[in-house]
Amino acid sequence: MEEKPKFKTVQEVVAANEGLPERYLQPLTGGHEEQPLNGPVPEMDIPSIDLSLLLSSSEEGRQELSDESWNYRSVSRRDLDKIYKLTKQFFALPTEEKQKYAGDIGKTLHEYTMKQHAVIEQFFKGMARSLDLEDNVFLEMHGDNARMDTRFNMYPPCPRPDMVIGAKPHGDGSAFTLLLPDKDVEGLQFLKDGKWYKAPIVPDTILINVGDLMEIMSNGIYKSPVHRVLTNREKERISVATFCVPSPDKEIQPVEGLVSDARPRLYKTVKKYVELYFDSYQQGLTLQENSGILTDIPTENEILGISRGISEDIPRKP
Ligand SMILES: O=C(O)CCC(=O)C(=O)O
Ligand SMILES: [Fe+2]
Repeated sequence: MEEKPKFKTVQEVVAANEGLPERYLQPLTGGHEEQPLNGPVPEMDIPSIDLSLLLSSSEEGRQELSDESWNYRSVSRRDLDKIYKLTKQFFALPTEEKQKYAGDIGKTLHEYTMKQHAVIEQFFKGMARSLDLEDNVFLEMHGDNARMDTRFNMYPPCPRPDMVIGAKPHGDGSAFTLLLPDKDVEGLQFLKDGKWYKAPIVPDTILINVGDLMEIMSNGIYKSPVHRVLTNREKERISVATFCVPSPDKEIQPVEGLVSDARPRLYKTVKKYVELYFDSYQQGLTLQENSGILTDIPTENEILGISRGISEDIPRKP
């Protein structure tokens, strides 16, 4: 069998000290030339949610809160610190050691994931309630075998933050993403109305990002924002992203209560969206080119909307 070419990890590239590989240099496209990668950007106003309030808004949530074991099940500052420390330790290891270390990581990660799970469930319900829908509509569509995939990101210091991007613009292929951005180093930016804004560092918080699948289920009412990550000349940056992914057998589509004559259905039914998503991401294709998830023949704006991760209002069909 033919062996796939093995690329060095970014960390290995840095360690080899062979200079910046040509393929990392980014041509700036997409009309954002007026906001260069390392230029100043305004700060994004991200609403913060007190999860205990969200929980106490439902009968079940109130019961959970009054339950003494809740403290052990909700994500605490200590849990977050543990994850940060683990991530730093992990990336400090040589490649072969990283593989051996996976067992330790597995246990801590499992605990963290289980705690996040409770948060996410309430979040799904809260979002349904906010749209006057029955609490479980999104959860049911998402399915019982939903997965939570965690990715550890590490962006080493980069000599050309003006030319090299940490993560290219994308919307997440999840229903939600729970993100633990670096505690000290900025870099995450969101696209809003065609302009980039930086996400501020807020200590002891998890950033909850709406993904493409929530956008589809809510028929475009909740948007999956496009975001990117910059590199930093002096400092390394880490982040931990947990993606909530539906059961692979589940069909995801706009929920019934959100489709009407006034708001026609905007998205096709998708299944195993994450696979489609990664295929397009790797090939540098837009999701629209790869899967055509909008209904009918999309207008130019709709294509733009979907390829950018759907952050702008999608115009309705006449
Ligand atoms: O590093 C970050 O802050 C964001 C990472 C991200 O967008 C992702 O992993 O999908
Ligand atoms: Fe992302």
